Amino acid sequence: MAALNIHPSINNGLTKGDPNFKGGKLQCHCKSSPVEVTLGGNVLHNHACGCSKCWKPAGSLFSVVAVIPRDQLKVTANGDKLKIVDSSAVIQRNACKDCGVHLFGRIENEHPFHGLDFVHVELSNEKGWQEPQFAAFVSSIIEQGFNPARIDDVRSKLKSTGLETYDALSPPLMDAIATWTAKKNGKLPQEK
Ligand SMILES: N[C@@H](CCC(=O)N[C@@H](CS)C(=O)NCC(=O)O)C(=O)O
Ligand SMILES: [Zn+2]
Ligand SMILES: [Zn+2]
Repeated sequence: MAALNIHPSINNGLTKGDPNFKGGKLQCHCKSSPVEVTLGGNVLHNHACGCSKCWKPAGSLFSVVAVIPRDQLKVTANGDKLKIVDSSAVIQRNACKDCGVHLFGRIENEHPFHGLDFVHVELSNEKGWQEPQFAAFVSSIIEQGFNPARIDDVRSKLKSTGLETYDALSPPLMDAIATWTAKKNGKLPQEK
């Protein structure tokens, strides 16, 4: 049976991040004039995502995606090559129109994650980025044609790498979204 390609930064075990890491540059896959994004700090909530919308390297079942405050992200070269993949999505994913790599995703509407940009640290040559913390939207890979009979192999491989598996985001992030929604709807006090 073919080995599972979860993601290059997960397949052979995780590389722990550096708590003092100060950020670095991401580049798309173009050989000439790559789009460059500079991040002014380390990322947060790095995770594997199996959903159909997050950018995955060729052949991988999962994306690895993290967030960073939007004021810490600057497009520093060849930003004219960026285009929004799907302007109707909550996350406006900005991709290189030549190589297809997603450089950053931004939320412009009212949303619990407004102010955070979504990025893929594998696009950086620097070392020290936070390692993946969990695996989200695992069942979504079936929607993209993955054999459901092998999904337990995927979950086992993720768990043996140290990544808990979920079919939405992790419980703390889902709780944060629910808390934001309750405050917005007046079901919880605004200030708490
Ligand atoms: N099963 C769906 C899940 C899509 C989904 O909900 N993705 C999550 C995780 S990235 C999300 O927050 N999407 C918002 C967006 O893509 O704008 C799929 O695979 O397309
Ligand atoms: Zn490119
Ligand atoms: Zn996703």
